[in-house]
Amino acid sequence: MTEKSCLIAIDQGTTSTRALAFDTDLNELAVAQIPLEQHFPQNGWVEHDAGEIWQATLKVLGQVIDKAKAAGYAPLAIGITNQRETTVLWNRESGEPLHKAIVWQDRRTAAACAKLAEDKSVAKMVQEQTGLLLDPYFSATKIAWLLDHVPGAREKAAAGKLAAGTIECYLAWRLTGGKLHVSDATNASRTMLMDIRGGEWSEELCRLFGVPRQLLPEIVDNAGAFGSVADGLPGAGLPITGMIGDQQSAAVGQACIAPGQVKSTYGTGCFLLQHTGDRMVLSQNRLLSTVASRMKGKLAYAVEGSIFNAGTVIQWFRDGIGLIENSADSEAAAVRAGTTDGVYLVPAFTGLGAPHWAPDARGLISGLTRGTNADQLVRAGLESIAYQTNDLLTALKADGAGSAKQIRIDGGMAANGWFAQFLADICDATVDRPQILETTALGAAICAGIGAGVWPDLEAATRNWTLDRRFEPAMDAGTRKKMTAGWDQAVSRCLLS
Ligand SMILES: Nc1ncnc2c1ncn2[C@@H]1O[C@H](COP(=O)(O)OP(=O)(O)O)[C@@H](O)[C@H]1O
Ligand SMILES: O=P(O)(O)OC[C@H](O)CO
Repeated sequence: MTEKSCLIAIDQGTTSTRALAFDTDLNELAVAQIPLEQHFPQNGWVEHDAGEIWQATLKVLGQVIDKAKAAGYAPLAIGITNQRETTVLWNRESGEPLHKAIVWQDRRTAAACAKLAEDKSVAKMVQEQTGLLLDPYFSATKIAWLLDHVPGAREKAAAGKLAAGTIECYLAWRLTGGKLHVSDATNASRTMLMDIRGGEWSEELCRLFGVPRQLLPEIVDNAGAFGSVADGLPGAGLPITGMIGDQQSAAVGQACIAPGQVKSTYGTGCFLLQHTGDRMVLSQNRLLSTVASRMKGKLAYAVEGSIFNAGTVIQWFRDGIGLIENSADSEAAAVRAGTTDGVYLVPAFTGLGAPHWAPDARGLISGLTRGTNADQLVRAGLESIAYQTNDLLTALKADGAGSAKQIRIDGGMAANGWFAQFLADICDATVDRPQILETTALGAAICAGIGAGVWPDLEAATRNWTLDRRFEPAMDAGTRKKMTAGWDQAVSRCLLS
């Protein structure tokens, strides 16, 4: 029997490290997953152990390759997708991190960002060059924090002994035995150090944030022959031919590759991207401009709304305060509640992202009465994620992108049918859920396949996107208006707190 080929995707997310195998028709063949420990050393700080991420990557990669081979498939190439912005500083000799990775959700550099933003011309220059807003979310101030707080780091960096990068960059480095120091353009566009139009590191931004240029990787495409897995590691010799940030990867997996198309991914956070083609649109309404893809050196762009807390709300109900036993129980709870009876939950656990950008805001529940029950709180939590999505769509509309009448959703929360329907109702938009919900890993497999010559381009690779279920808006305009007005009031209170 001739072996069939498969593509391996490594999906290093905020809460877990996974590897998946797909055949060349993009059917999922195998999966392996290891949860990732979250460290919260101080209020608003979030860290990951990059050494733990590396070890978990090796394990899931080995497991998924074994499973694919057992099913009669030979791995052809690897694609890496990752939680973006999360920053690692490591030793070029040993590959060992000097400190825990600072996670995208971490707010420790809020004061540094606020200080820089005091000079309006600096804030404007940063937005115009990077498409981003001065916020601790992005990597630049995280790298500077590491250099300033790890003893001796600045001296070692000046001596060329250190390297910095986001997670895909760190994994590519380690997988190739230190041969490859590259970051793809989608990840690089989230560092706040890249000139988004030219697609190269900006000397001016490196100076502003105090990040030495020699720490940074080379910026590359999302698909190409980047390097191969070093001897002695699982998959030794396999080429790494895809690298892409997880939200852009989900957009690829959702076949959102043409101007106007919108996808929204509901994992730990929620990230809504509208493709803008080869046009870089600078938002006037506090959304972000970002690189959607870079193929054969050609940049494509998107406008993005980033919500920091989506699935975390459900996790909090489950693990924090025990209102539900499993995430999926939130659906039945919302249905049982019938209504929140005026209760709103604003999940600003780590501040509010787009369009508010309030790193110091913290969560709030309003409208409680003696009769409020647990199911109503759960429903208010699910509703909050739909309201936040609607706020992003409102900002997109104000930016002149037109009103998005169709959204493709994915991520863990997309499995929740009640949530998907409420989302359609509140956003007054058709919500489409694809058959394959593993869109993030799928995007990385597609990039790897393009890099390995399976498909010539994104259009050819994404032709088979298929709908699973469509949710049409069914709420009357009056109810929608009343409910969103209540949400707006709760957010204003949260921003005051
Ligand atoms: N049926 C469900 N209803 C609501 N939330 C869910 C459901 N299933 C999973 N989730 C939430 O989705 C999130 C996991 O999504 P996933 O896409 O795997 O996250 P990430 O990639 O950010 O680690 C978790 O926060 C989980 O609580
Ligand atoms: O790990 P996820 O899927 O929540 O994604 C994290 C984002 O990339 C952060 O920008």
